[in-house]
Amino acid sequence: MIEHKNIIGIVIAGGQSTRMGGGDKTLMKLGENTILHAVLGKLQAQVNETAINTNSDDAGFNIKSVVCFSDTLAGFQGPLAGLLASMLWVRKNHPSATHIVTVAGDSPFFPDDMTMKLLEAAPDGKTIVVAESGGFNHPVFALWPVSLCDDLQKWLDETGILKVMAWVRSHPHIFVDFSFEKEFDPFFNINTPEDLTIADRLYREQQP
Ligand SMILES: Nc1nc2c(ncn2[C@@H]2O[C@H](COP(=O)(O)OP(=O)(O)OP(=O)(O)O)[C@@H](O)[C@H]2O)c(=O)[nH]1
Repeated sequence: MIEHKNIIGIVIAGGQSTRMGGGDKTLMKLGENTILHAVLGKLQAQVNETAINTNSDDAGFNIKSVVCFSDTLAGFQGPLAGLLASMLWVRKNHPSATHIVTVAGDSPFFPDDMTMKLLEAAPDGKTIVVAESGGFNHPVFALWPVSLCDDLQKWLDETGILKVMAWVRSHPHIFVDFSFEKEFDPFFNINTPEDLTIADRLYREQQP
């Protein structure tokens, strides 16, 4: 059985934000703070330990008591490279942790009970548990056994295939459906300035 205390939460935020026009979209303003603060706040409510995977040294990532680490592979190879960096970082810095839960740095509305539901659905400690909603899977939102770290490194070294689901499908995995309780998909991610306008309105509507 997976113990909740052995799960480390990681915000995957190492992308290039090209559709946003470059920079770090997770540091853009959402409500009174940044998208990153909203994402991190949600994740911190779900796990005991969190860290941020970013390839930037922008001061906006300096959040008290939260460590940042970058990809081990150069050249912005995508979220699977972020997952590898996360597994390596967790294995080194939290040797007793068995699992990682990842969330995307551009998705501030993921479900409050996400980690708990992924954990409850896990049939054992070796299966990857991926969130889905509305018929789409969201492989950046998943529960990962840290024991797959060497396998992922080998996969990337040998195949160079960067598609997260391609690697997931070569291992035992299940999906957990998060049906829409609100009128919008909780895994809505902010890619463009138009998305940010929509997200800011939704975020403000949610505030008490
Ligand atoms: N660590 C890491 N994360 C990445 C990388 N590329 C994308 N991501 C993250 O993966 C998630 C989904 O990324 P996308 O929105 O598809 O990519 P993006 O680079 O952020 O944005 P675009 O350049 O507009 O596609 C986001 O949380 C990104 O920060 C990468 O090379 N390394």
